[in-house]
Order: sequence, then structure tokens, then C-alpha cells
Amino acid sequence: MVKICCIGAGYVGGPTMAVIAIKCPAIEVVVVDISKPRIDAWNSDTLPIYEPGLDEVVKACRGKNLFFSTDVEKHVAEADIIFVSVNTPTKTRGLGAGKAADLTYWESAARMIADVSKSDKIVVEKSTVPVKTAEAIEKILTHNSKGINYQILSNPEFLAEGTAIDDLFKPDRVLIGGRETPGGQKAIQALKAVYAHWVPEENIITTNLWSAELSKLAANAFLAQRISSVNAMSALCEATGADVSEVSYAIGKDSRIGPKFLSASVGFGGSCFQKDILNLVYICECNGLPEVANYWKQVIKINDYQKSRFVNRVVSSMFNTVSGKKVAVLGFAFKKDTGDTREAPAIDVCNGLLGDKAQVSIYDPQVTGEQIQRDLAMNKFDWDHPMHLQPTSPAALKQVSVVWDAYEATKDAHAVCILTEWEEFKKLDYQKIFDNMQKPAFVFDGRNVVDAAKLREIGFIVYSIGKPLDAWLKDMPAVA
Ligand SMILES: NC(=O)c1ccc[n+]([C@@H]2O[C@H](COP(=O)([O-])OP(=O)(O)OC[C@H]3O[C@@H](n4cnc5c(N)ncnc54)[C@H](O)[C@@H]3O)[C@@H](O)[C@H]2O)c1
Ligand SMILES: O=c1ccn([C@@H]2O[C@H](COP(=O)(O)OP(=O)(O)O[C@H]3O[C@H](CO)[C@@H](O)[C@H](O)[C@H]3O)[C@@H](O)[C@H]2O)c(=O)[nH]1
Repeated sequence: MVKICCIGAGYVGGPTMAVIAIKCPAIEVVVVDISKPRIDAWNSDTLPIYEPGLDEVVKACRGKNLFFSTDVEKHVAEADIIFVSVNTPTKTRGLGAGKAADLTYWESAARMIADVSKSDKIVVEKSTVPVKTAEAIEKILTHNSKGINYQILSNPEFLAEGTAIDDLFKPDRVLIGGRETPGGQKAIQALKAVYAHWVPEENIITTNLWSAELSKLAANAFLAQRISSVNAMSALCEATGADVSEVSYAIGKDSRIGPKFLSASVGFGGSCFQKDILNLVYICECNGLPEVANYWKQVIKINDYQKSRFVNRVVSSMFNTVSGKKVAVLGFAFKKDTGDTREAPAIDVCNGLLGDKAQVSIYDPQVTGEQIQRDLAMNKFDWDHPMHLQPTSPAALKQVSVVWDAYEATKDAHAVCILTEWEEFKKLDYQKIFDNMQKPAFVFDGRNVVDAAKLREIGFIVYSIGKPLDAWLKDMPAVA
């Protein structure tokens, strides 16, 4: 029986391995992690992450051919194929701080593999890493190899949160990069055979190592660039009276552009886009390509601009101050159908409002109060470290309350900010909300989920990203 071990039981390791296990009953899959609470949660009824469809998959194969364990060394030693899916945060100190990937966790995983292995291994990069990481990993593994043969493959993951299970069941493509040697090609075939259990052959792409590593960064950069492009347009739409949804629809009809990923928003979030683009920028700079680096940097600048533009819009509309005013925030996760808050635009927006002394009342159907307090107190990039290395829970911010109901959050509020596109926000009783709010009552829709015309009929002053402005808002400058 082939044995797979995955180091890192996070958003990628957990769901990916669960899907391999369910699709390949003859393969034993063990997911290991240094975090005991995380492994305990994977072994419990309440999984550590919320992802539609994940429970069913895990429960169908856990204890049969899918296991979660903290016994990292034992399972690594026994495995034929080792996936490494550990954190690759942005460096906060030293050379490349604020841009380069911090490979501490990857390196310690590689050293541990080298220490405990007694048989040949295929080591698969699942984490997103800088180009040429495989070369460094190879050096660590082979430095003291005791005659063991290691083959390194790059197999980046393209799943998106909220749709991870669907994405893993039906991937647009699986990408496997390896050495162009006979050993490298054999390893590629071995990994390909795993995916071939459910992914059509034509969707499994094989490349050299560096193309695979770079393709992951490139894919995220292209996706994020689309959002920054449409968000840049949204600012121009507001200035001119055009409607960004109409513009997106019109350009998306061009088959060369396509309709997906053109929704204007308060900004993109998530654990990957910003981190991976910063990583790309750093690699460009290190390779003497400052123009290319600046091109990609702009994607992040526009994203930051979009978030501060939103905060400025809120503050300037409300007579240039939100001091002491209750502002309800609906949605804190970085997108719908996930409880993940990593780099969520809500963090920057809330911090902006708190900076102007607002009283913020937050509701998100999947995010706990503890998580929100932690996010609002955390330093940039601290979130991307294993749980037990993160700062302990901070004292709760007095200006912030977290509630479990949208009506409670909006009661007596001066304004509502919608920051995640949860379906339930479309179906709220906005008349009831209006009746219980201070007047004038504002809605700032950062995800274009509400029917602005209906809300205006009720009496709200409505701001929707990239849409023609209310007369009220027109004369209020929203300069970032
Ligand atoms: N989240 C996504 O949607 C996504 C998608 C594609 C790629 N990625 C990439 O995948 C990687 C993992 O991301 P994630 O979202 O799963 O992160 P995560 O923080 O959810 O999980 C990483 C896990 O690795 C564990 N870990 C760290 N060092 C370890 C070690 N030495 N031994 C054992 N366990 C260790 C941590 O405790 C943590 O549970 C990152 O490189 C990320 O960029 C993420
Ligand atoms: O038209 C759009 C589409 C997305 N977003 C925002 O962009 C962010 C990222 O969304 P999405 O890409 O759907 O989620 P992620 O889970 O971050 O997935 C991205 O990052 C992963 C980690 O690398 C990759 O594997 C995925 O392919 C890539 O889509 C979220 O804040 C979304 O709200 C928009 O604002 N407008």
C-alpha cells in the first residue's frame, strides 16, 4: 500500500488530503501537524476549518485510510510520498522584510525529513514558495542523505476557500513540476498516478520545477490583478456616473476577457494574494527587474487604495467624523462561505473606523469574537504563523463589540458597512433595520450585495462600490 504523509494540517493540507483519501481508497493518507489542538479538532466532530462539503468527505474516510496525527516523525519515516503544506509567511524582519517569503517552517520540515527518513522519498512542495525553493530543499535533504534518494516535486495548490472541495474534486488543472532526469520523471509519474484516480489525464500538466513554482505565483498575481483592475475602474465609475457592474458585464462578454473575477469590491483579502504578489515582487527585484517588480506592486497599492477609499467614503459621508457613532459591520471573513479572516479587508476597514473613534459592532456568521479581537490587535503578517507561535489573546478593544445577529449589530447604529458577501445579507429585513437605526441611516455596501434602489425607497442613504452616487454622497470627496 502506498503511504502518503502530509506535513501541515491547515486549509490546504486538510482538505487536499481528505480528497486524495476519498478518491484513492488503496492509499493510506496521514496528515500531521505540530499543533495538537488542530489535530484534535480534525479528529473531532468540529473540524478546525469551515468549508462546505468538507465534513462529509472527512467523515467518510477518517479512521479508514485518512488519519490525523501529531506523531510527525513516525509518519514521515513510513511514507513514500511526503506533501509539505506548512506556512510560508511574509518575512517581518531582516533581508527582504515585508516582501520575501519566510521559509523557516519549510526548512525545519525538510531538516526533519532528512533526519528521520530511512527509505527513498518523493517530497512534494504543496505550500506556495518562491521560485528555486526546490533547489534549496534538495540541498537540505541530500546534504546528509545516508544513501537515500529524494525526488522533489512542485505541486502547487489552486483551490479557493469556500469552494475547496469542488475545486479539489474537479480541478481546472493539476500542475506537477519535477527534474528533467529519469528519477525526476519517474517521481512525476508516481504523483500523476495518484491524481489520475479522478482527474482526467489532459488536466494534469507536467513541467519543469521552476515553471511549476512560478506558475503558482503568476496565477495568483493575474487573478489579483483582475480585481485591482476592476476596483480601479470602480473609482472612475463613481467619478463619472458609470456603473461598474455594467462595465464588468460588458467587458466580460468579450471571450478573450471572460466574465469571472470581475466583481468590484472593498478589496481582495485572503491568505494568498498579497503574500504571493509581495513574494513575486521580491523575486523580480532580486533578479534585477525593478520595472517588473513595480508593475506587480501596483496591484497591491490599488488594493490598499480601495480599502482606504472605502473608509474615507464612510467618514466623509457622515459629516467627516464617526467619533462615538455606532457603525455596524456585517461580515468579517475575507469572502463568503469561509470563517477565514486572514488579510480580510474588514480588518483594515475596521481599523480605519476605529482610528476615527467609531464604536464598531461586528457580525459574521462564521467568525468568533475572539478571532475578531485577535485580528484587530495583530501586527501585519503575524497571522501567518502556526497558532501556538502567535501572540496570546489581547485584551478586548473597548470600541468593538461582536454580536451573533445582524439586527443586534445594526440596532441604534448610524451606519452599516457590508464587508463580506454572505447570502444572508441579501435577505435581511432592511425596513426593520432602518426603523431601529439612527437617522440619517447609511448603508455602505462594500460587496454590492444589496438592492440599492429598494433601500433608498426605505429611506437609507446608500453607497455601493462603483455605482452612480447618491446626491448626498456626490459632493463628499473620497480621496485616499
Ligand atoms: N489557504 C489557501 O487557500 C491556500 C491555497 C493554495 C496554497 N496555499 C499555500 O499553502 C500553504 C499552507 O497554507 P494554509 O492556508 O494551509 O496554512 P495554515 O496555516 O492553515 O496551515 C499550515 C499548518 O502547518 C503547520 N506547520 C507549520 N510548520 C510545521 C512543521 N514544521 N511541522 C508540522 N506542521 C507544521 C501549522 O501548525 C499549520 O497548522 C501556504 O504556503 C499557502 O500559501 C494556501
Ligand atoms: O471578482 C472578485 C473575486 C474575488 N474577490 C475577492 O478576492 C479575494 C480572494 O478570493 P478567491 O480567489 O476566491 O479566494 P482564495 O481562497 O484567496 O483563493 C485564491 O488564492 C488561493 C491561494 O493561493 C489560490 O489557490 C486560488 O486559486 C485563488 O483564487 C476575496 O477577498 C474575494 O472577495 C473580489 O473582490 N472580486
